[in-house]
Amino acid sequence: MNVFWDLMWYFKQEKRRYLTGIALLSLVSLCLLVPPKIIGYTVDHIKNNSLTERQLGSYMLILAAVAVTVYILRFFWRVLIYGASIQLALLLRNRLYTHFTNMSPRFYQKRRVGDLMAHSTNDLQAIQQTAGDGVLTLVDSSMMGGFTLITMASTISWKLTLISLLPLPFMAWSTSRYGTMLHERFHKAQEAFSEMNDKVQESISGARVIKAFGQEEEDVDAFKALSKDVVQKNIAVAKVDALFDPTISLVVGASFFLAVSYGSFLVLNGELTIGQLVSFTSYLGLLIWPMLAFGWLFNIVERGRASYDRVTALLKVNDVISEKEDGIQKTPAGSVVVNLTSFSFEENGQKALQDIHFELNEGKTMGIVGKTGSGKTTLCRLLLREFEVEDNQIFLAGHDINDYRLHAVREAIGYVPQDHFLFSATVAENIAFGKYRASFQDIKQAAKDAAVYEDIVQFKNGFETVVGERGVTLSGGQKQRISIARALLTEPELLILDDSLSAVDARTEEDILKNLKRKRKDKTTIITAHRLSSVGHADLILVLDEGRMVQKGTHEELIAVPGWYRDTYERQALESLIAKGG
Ligand SMILES: Nc1ncnc2c1ncn2[C@@H]1O[C@H](COP(=O)(O)OP(=O)(O)OP(=O)(O)O)[C@@H](O)[C@H]1O
Repeated sequence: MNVFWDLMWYFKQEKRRYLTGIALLSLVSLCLLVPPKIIGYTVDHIKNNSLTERQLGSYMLILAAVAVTVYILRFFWRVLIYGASIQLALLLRNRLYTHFTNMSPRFYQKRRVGDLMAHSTNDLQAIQQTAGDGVLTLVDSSMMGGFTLITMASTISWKLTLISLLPLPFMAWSTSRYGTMLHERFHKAQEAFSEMNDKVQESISGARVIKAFGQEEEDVDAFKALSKDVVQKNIAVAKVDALFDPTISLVVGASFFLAVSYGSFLVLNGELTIGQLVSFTSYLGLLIWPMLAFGWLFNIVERGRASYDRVTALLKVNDVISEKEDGIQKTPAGSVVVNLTSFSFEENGQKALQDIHFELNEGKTMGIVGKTGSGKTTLCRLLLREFEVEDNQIFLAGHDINDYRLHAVREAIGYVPQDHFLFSATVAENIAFGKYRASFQDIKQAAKDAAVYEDIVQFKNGFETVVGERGVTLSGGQKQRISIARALLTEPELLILDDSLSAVDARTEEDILKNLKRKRKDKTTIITAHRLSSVGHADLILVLDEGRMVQKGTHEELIAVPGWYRDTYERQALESLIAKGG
């Protein structure tokens, strides 16, 4: 029950809604006590032949008035209590979303997207249920159950009440038990279902690989096994579900049996009138729901507890890049100085970068090359401040990168990552992602500069073509160039192309590089690449090897000395000659 204490901050915040809702709910409980009494009186009057038309009329009027009042009150308490619970889910959802967007990339590296999605959907739903149905079942099982019991015991017969109630605790116990079993089995069925879903998604996305390796049969067998598992787990759920109704009927039947048998005995003894017995059985009917609610309450609270703990634990994670409150707000210009002694990822503690020193003046272009895994991307991500570095290691426009507000650093940089991502939106919207108010003219120009304009106008809907997950399929090179156009449009002080020319042919690469040179002659550009042709024109080239800077200079300087750069240049020149048939 202590989840209610944990949610107290919200109940306090919404105390007017909850208190009014609970008051209305209690009024409903009180109103519902009236009809059984009226029915009892009517029966006694009929039995004694003393029922007048006027009396019957006023009884009917009272019943009608109770029905209308309960109808209205039920509407309002639902709006108040369920409304507040929906608001709570909204509030937590927004908090989670804001929290997610504030988290550093490391946070996402450590967690699966599916889990985060589950927290934002299923867990919030369980919390919403606690703040809605949980409050309802708590109030109803205590208020309605309490009022009815008191009325039965005090106005009819406490002995009959005690005897008739004997089987009811069993109902509360069994619904709670079945509920827990149902919850566990349902959870397993859900897990099996998501596993099957994952399998379908993976098989469809990887259909080409499956076919290429002739693994269709194995894939179908694996799917059949998962599918069978889902069926078995759902049957297990259905079995517990099927126990609910018969158990309730049995317990309620036993209770009524006791009430009618012992009640008739009391009537025969003259201790009770027939009308009172009729009222009593009606009250007994009213007790079924509070007892059920009592059983459900445990399940709702149990689920709410687990979900609330998971969500609060997630909200407590403080995986953010630290920012100085009074940090520099101004977007830095494009000069970069790096004096990095070493950088390690927290996850494995290994040194990913060591002794990297360079100065890049505003308006210059730098190339970073090196074997795969040599640290090129890591260096780019440090410039974006995706990870923490110590003070005095990286300087932007003459100031330590740690002295800037994060938004200033990010605004200065246009980053085209290796694993580019297009949203399920139009080409134009994707290009304008970093500059919503860009004119169509500018969007077109950025597409031209990224050498993707001709491709876009070939699409049936041109710039209005929807791309991304639900859109048309673009080639790797087209996606890359749309991502470049997106970065170019923001006219960043520092443009970082991280292996962004890998999927374009030599001609297109040349076009893009020419456009960059013209467009960005006063702005700084960093290009990482495997193909040396992408960086040959740069003012400065760094060669990385296992996180260390092993060579530094211009293209001419580097080919003049033996080393990785000259070897790679000669090899790539030969490959290109062979490719051209030379
Ligand atoms: N987030 C991370 N946590 C731990 N280790 C990482 C992380 N990102 C990269 N690494 C490791 O750091 C090293 C450098 O990786 P990086 O991606 O910077 O290389 P790269 O030169 O860009 O490679 P490629 O040319 O293949 O893109 C690799 O050994 C990689 O496994």
